[in-house]
Amino acid sequence: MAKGDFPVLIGVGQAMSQWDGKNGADGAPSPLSLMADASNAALVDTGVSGMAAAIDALAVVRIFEDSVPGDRHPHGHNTNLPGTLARETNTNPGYLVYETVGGQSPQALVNEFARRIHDGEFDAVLISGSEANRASKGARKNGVEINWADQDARDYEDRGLGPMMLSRGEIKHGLVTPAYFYGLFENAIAAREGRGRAGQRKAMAELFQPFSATAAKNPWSQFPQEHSVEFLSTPSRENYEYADPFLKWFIAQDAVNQGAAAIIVSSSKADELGVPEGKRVYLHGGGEAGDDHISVRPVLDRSWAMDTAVSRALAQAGKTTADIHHFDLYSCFPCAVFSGAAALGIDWKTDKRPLTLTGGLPFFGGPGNNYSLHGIAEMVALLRENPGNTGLVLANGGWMTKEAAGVYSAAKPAKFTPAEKGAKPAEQVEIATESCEGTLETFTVTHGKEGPERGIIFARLADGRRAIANNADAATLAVLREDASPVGRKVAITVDGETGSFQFK
Ligand SMILES: CC(=O)SCCNC(=O)CCNC(=O)[C@H](O)C(C)(C)COP(=O)(O)OP(=O)(O)OC[C@H]1O[C@@H](n2cnc3c(N)ncnc32)[C@H](O)[C@@H]1OP(=O)(O)O
Repeated sequence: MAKGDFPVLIGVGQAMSQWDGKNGADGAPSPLSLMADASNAALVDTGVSGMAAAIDALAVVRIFEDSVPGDRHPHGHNTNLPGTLARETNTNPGYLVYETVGGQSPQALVNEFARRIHDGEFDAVLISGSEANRASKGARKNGVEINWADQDARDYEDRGLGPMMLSRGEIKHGLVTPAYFYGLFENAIAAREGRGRAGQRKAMAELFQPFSATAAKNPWSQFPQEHSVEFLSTPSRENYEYADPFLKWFIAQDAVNQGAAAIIVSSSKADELGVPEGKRVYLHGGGEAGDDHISVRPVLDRSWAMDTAVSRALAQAGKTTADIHHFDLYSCFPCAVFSGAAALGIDWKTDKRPLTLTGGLPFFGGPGNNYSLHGIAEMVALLRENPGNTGLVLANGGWMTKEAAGVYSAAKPAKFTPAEKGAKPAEQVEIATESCEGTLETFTVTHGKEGPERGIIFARLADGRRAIANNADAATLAVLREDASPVGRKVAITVDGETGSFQFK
């Protein structure tokens, strides 16, 4: 182990299964089997026989089931995913870790282990993750029994759930599902752009149509079907309203069985193992930032954390957006891509460079915290074929709460500088807790199978504070359902315990 070595990605792998329980239990994947398939593919992809024996650290991206308190599926629990993955890959790492919550994890782990390899702590690291939610949903729907219970005696570092990404006030107002948080961002963007609901749906559909076209050609996609702007922007049985302004196919799809893996080694280990130059991809820059709870963020129509993580990664790589040939921007909802593009200074309508390599979370699939490991796997493959090119991966966790960006190229950088500790925002908005009047800042309307259910609003007071409310009578809810954006209208908020009701003035 040599201190000061360059970290280099030398192997990537992906796995996907369409198993949904309709034809019985045979061939059912599990989170572990998908991780193992992807990891073994990554070990083979290095082209080095005996690669498994060289792995001295192993990191697993936290699966969704272990990312929320309670809510366990009935298929038995794997109590040691890192240890069982070591067993299934015939690796013998001295250090194993189960990462904390968030979709930033794949890029954050690359940034972290690149630093630790550079520091001389490890020589060869396997990073992997997966989700088998399609199998879980399918097994339950079809009454098929599958068993994921497993264990291993190896010690591992469990990084736990990390700090809560929602505040008590947000939870009390029903802000409990990613689509509701992102609906607030999306409607803030729509209002800034002067768009009503139909206009925003058209813009979101125009952004995502090429994503679906990319997914249709990607063999690892869970939903490989190209959709038209018309289909994507129009409510239908197949594209139902979920949380305003989102229809089903504007949302990260969680019914997936997907796994991915990447192997990073020190450059001296790569030399010792005889890894060909054509396999090597380098991390040129990494940037990270963490934002506050959404209700105290001053700005809702773009992401401070994305702006910061992206500019740090670019600066560290000595690049500007104009130097980047390939992007994989996190795409759980259109507003994440609009915000990522804004952070990069890209005009998504006119820029010719695709913003996804995979097809994105609604069409390629949204495998929980692990999506961006697929983006990294695609990026490594593309950069190997285009050794003079540079690519950027933007990984997003929570509600644009945790961001990690990486700049990659097959060209060896002049030097490697580890990513700095994640930045934190300086400014917060104060929350008003008394009955008050304000101006509607953003909103969403949640939907169930029977139709619209509840409006959730943020309003700004004349003194700059923000009020949250979520109870409205039918007439008020009907105003939120009009095509014209209600943002900017005066509202009265009446506090009742820990929630508030609202009425337009
Ligand atoms: C940083 C980040 O990554 S944030 C993103 C994190 N990820 C998420 O939040 C995941 C969000 N995604 C999801 O929850 C899911 O993928 C969904 C809800 C979009 C789709 O889930 P699926 O399992 O594919 O559900 P599907 O569309 O098959 O719906 C199941 C049934 O419920 C019905 N249904 C569910 N919701 C609705 C609704 N709002 N309106 C009408 N029908 C509905 C469907 O019509 C369907 O009925 P059927 O079985 O009779 O045909």
